Parts: sequence; C-alpha cells; structure tokens
Amino acid sequence: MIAATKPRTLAEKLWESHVVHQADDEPDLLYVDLHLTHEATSPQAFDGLRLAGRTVRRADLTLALEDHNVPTDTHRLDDPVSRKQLETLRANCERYGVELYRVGHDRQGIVHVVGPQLGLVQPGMTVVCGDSHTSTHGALGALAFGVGTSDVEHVLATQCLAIDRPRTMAVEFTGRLPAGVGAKDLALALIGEIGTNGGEGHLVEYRGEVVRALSMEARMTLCNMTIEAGARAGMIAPDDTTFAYLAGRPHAPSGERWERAVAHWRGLRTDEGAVFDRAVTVDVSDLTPLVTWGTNPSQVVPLGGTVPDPEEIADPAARQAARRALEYMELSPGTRLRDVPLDVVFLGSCTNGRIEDLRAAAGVLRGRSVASTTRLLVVPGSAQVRRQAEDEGLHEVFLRAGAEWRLPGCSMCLGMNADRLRGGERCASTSNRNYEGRQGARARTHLVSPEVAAASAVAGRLAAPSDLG
Ligand SMILES: CC(C)[C@H](C(=O)O)[C@@H](O)C(=O)O
Ligand code: SF4
Repeated sequence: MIAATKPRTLAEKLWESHVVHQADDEPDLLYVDLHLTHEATSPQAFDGLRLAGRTVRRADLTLALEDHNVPTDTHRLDDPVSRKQLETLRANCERYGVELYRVGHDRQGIVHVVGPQLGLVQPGMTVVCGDSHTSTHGALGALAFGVGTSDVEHVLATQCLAIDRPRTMAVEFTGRLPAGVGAKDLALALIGEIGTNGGEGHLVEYRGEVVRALSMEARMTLCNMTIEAGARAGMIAPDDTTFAYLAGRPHAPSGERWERAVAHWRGLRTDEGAVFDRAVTVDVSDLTPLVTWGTNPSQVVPLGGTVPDPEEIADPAARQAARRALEYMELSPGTRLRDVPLDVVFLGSCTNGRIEDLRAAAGVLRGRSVASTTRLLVVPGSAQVRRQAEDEGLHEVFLRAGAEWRLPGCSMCLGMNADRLRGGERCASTSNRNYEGRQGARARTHLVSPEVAAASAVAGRLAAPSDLG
C-alpha cells in the first residue's frame, strides 16, 4: 500500500520545494527564483558584496528598477540626493552585470508593478526584494518575501535566503462583495479587523469565492497590503485568471513549455484537508468603501461614517493611539468623513497604480473636473501602464479634468522624491501607508480606493462616486 501523503497548504508546498538546507535551531535556506532590487535598499548590500570580494551569484535572476527616488514631472535628476542614489544603483548594476530599467526606459516603473507585468513572476516561484511590499507578487501564486538589506546582500551573493519558517494563516472573505467595493476595501477591512500586528509571523493565503472572483490586478492590491497587517507574505493559489493574465507576457513561457507550465501550476493549491495554523473569516456582504481616519491602516471606518471618539475605545493602548492620531490628523470625534476637505489626491503606487486602477478612476472623472481647491496627481505605476493608459485615451480624461499626468515612480507614496505634501497638507491617497510623515513632514493621509480617490478629487473632500451629481 502506498502511504497517503499528508495534505499540505500552498505555502508549505512552495516552501518545501525551495529548501536548500535545513537544520535544527537554524533558519531554513531557500532557493530564490527571482531577485528584484531598487535604489533605496541595495547600496549597502552591493557595498558589502564588494568589501567581501564577492560577486552576484545569478545576475541573470536579478533585475533592478529605479522607482523610489525618481522625479515624476521630468526625467531630469535635479535633486542631488536622489541623483546619488540612482547613480550608485547604475554603477553597481554595471559592475555586476545586473539588468537595470532606468528612468526613461520603456520598462521602468515600480518594482512590484513591473515584475508581474513582464511575466517575470510566475506561480510556484520564490521572489525576494529588499522592499516590504514584495508581498504583492504572491497574487500570482508565488512565495514572495520582502527582506532587509543584509538579506539582499546574502541573496546577491548566494541566490539563497535564510529565513525562519512562518506559520500559515487562511484568510477567507465570505458573502457577496457589494458593487463599488473592491480589493482596497477588502485589505482595509481585514486590517481593521485583525490590526496591524494581526498577521505577525504568518504566511497568509487568501481563499474563497470572493478572492477567486477578483481580477489579477485586484489580487495584487490585496496581497500588497498583507504586509500592513504585519504578515510575512500573502498569496493566492493560481487559477485561470492567473494563467490568462500571464499568457503572452514577455517572460512567460510559450508553446509547449506554456502547456507544461500550466499543467504544473494547476497543482499549486492547498490540498483538501490541509490545516492552517490560523484561520480568519471576514464577511463582506455589508462592506462599503472604507477610509482611514488615523495614522495606521487599521484606523479605518466606512466613508459614510464619522471620526470615532477615542474615549469610547475600551483598550487603553488603542485609546491612547487614537487620541494621538486625531491630534496629528487634526480631526475631532464625530466629524463626518464626507466633510473632510482635501488639499491633494494621489492616485498611484504599487497598491493602486495599475491600468485597472487608472481605468476605474478615469471612469469616475470622465466629464467632470477636479475641485479648484484640490490638486490631483495621477502617477502610473510603470512606463507600460502609462503607455497603455495613453493608448486608451485615459490621460486625456485626467488632463481634461484638471489632474496632473505624471511619469512612473513611487511618487507621493512616500517622501523620498520631490512629490511631497507640504505644510501639513491633507491627502486622499491610494497608497498603502498613512504613518506620521509618510507623505511629507506633518502630512495627513487618508487611505482610499481609486474610485474614492477620483470622486474625492472632484468633490474636494472625501467622497464616493455615488455622491457626485
Ligand atoms: C524604501 C523601502 C525600504 C520601503 C519598503 O520596504 O516598503 C518602501 O518601499 C515603503 O513602501 O516604505
Ligand atoms: S509605491 Fe510606495 S509602497 Fe510601493 S514600493 Fe514604492 S514606496 Fe513602497
């Protein structure tokens, strides 16, 4: 009799198929199929390599992008700090033979937008990048880890990652997703429920019909924000949506190799009866568009709601955090979110800077104008997204509405380039972080979906598309 194999989760399968070395009381050593890198977290890693007299083990499995420091209004690198970052990356890539898509290249863009777009990220792979939002790539059924700079050095030198095995966690959204509610709302709803530490030490697999019905790009939005729940990574088992997305992409297999790949990928799913260390369900039937009111993504309420009163929060630590957040955000309890005026709206980032996000926003903005008191920045996540949007005429919708149509990059997602909020400006942003100072000194950030961002730009205050006349 053949011994029955123990049912395994998708994460366990991918982990076990990549273990190079395992020993008691040591992290596992995993083989890395794809290493993505950018200017912000690679300089010290390359320095370390050079000092140790080592070289890049698999330059052919390594790709570098310029995203965090790039200006998005011009290709000119005027800012000396940013220029230094980019010049350092260029010199390192040149020296070690690593391919680099630099500013102006037709494949340049945010690392987490470009990887999937080129078909570089495929089901079953391990993907590593010195960037927390590497979790995005798990949407394709990959095991994708954001790592620190010393890990980047180790991966450059060995193509392996030393990592403790996380526990597994199933997240299932149940019920029917109402119209006007999307992946960004799912992510915020989950974080609102389990908190910014709720996923700590876990590898999340998103499961169930609601997730199955999401487009590939929506799945990326969801996996992208997994990290904001404190989890180690997020993933979704590949299915026909994944295969349709990958087919024909520059680095996807073709012909007979494609058929073989798909046959293999179909087996990359959690077995019936496999046990997760933890399971969370979130009912989405009554979900409405969400907006953050505070300074972390768990401080979130429905757009139709009001700013909560910290004094009504039972947990003392949460109460104190809410008090401080309201002070920073200059908001008082009971204020209707819809009454909150905005200086800036930012549509972009690796969370919501893809073509579907731009289409959704353009759908709201068509025939409308941005409020005179508000500035709308539209920043495509990559040069390819920008081209595609222009082919579809979306840029004309944005420009006609009075928005700024920018060049690709991280932009106002974080204050590492010229796109920054100034003097305590308030912004509705489609990005993933709203910590103090994230978008500039004293900047106030409200995280929202692309549809809410677009409607808010028109209204000049937080608004849903259904609020617009
Ligand atoms: C600069 C980089 C290390 C950082 C990250 O790891 O996420 C950035 O991308 C961010 O979103 O804060
Ligand atoms: S867009 Fe924002 S979250 Fe994404 S990699 Fe860039 S800085 Fe990080």
